[in-house]
Amino acid sequence: MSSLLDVNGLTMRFGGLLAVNNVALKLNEKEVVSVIGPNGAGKTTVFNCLTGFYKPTAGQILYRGEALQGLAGHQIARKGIVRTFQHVRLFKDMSVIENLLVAQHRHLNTNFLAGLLKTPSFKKSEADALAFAEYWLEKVDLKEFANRKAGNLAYGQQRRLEIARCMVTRPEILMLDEPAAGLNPKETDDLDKLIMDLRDNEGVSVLLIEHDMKLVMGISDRIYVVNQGCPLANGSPEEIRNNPEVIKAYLGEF
Ligand SMILES: Nc1ncnc2c1ncn2[C@@H]1O[C@H](COP(=O)(O)OP(=O)(O)OP(=O)(O)O)[C@@H](O)[C@H]1O
Repeated sequence: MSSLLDVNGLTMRFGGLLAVNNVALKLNEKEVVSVIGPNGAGKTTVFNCLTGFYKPTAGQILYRGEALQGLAGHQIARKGIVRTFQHVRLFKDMSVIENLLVAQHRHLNTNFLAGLLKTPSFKKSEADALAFAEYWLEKVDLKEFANRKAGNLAYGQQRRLEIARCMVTRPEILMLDEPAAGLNPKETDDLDKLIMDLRDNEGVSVLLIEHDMKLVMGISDRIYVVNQGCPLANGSPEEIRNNPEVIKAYLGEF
């Protein structure tokens, strides 16, 4: 299994607060890896460092051996690492399908003149983008809502649309920040299946922050536990479930 992401010594300081302290993490191809820990443990800060929203105070982030630390968010996204956020961030006044078309603008083989003249290559690239958007709408079970305003979808549907919007950019790594928060049991079950499908059939590696332990234990290949910014443990779901320190710091709460 080849390694996609190798993070070492990741540290993020906000003034006097050490939010992330010497965290190491590895993500291999076609893996689902979860980062868990109590509220305020530093999980989202780790995501923000990996995706270029924060410039880490120290540490190394290697993506296929290439250093990412210090790159801007859009540069990291272009390399194939995309994410969702704890709170839904869609273009709420656009339709569902438009959200997926806008996300693909970088893949459109176009320039201003080609668009103006509607050249054959422009039309082909537009048709491809539409077909790809439809493929992902089908996958996330939103095809019948293609023309609905994204802001008018139910919450669980908006969360699935966010995942589709990431996927139309053809990422290699998908990072999901608490995707099950606010979902009902059926929606969480659908999310569970979708994440496994991404890994098993779409060849994507998933890095997940999640508090829903049933979901985490069911789908993760490996789990990292952070506590007060520091790495506490890592291992298989079975190892984490039975780790006394993890139970004391976190799982005991459940
Ligand atoms: N931009 C910032 N400026 C100052 N402090 C911050 C900033 N971002 C995060 N923090 C602090 O860093 C710590 C870690 O926060 P973070 O959001 O990463 O935790 P988390 O594990 O994701 O928590 P949760 O599970 O509640 O989402 C917290 O004490 C938080 O207040």
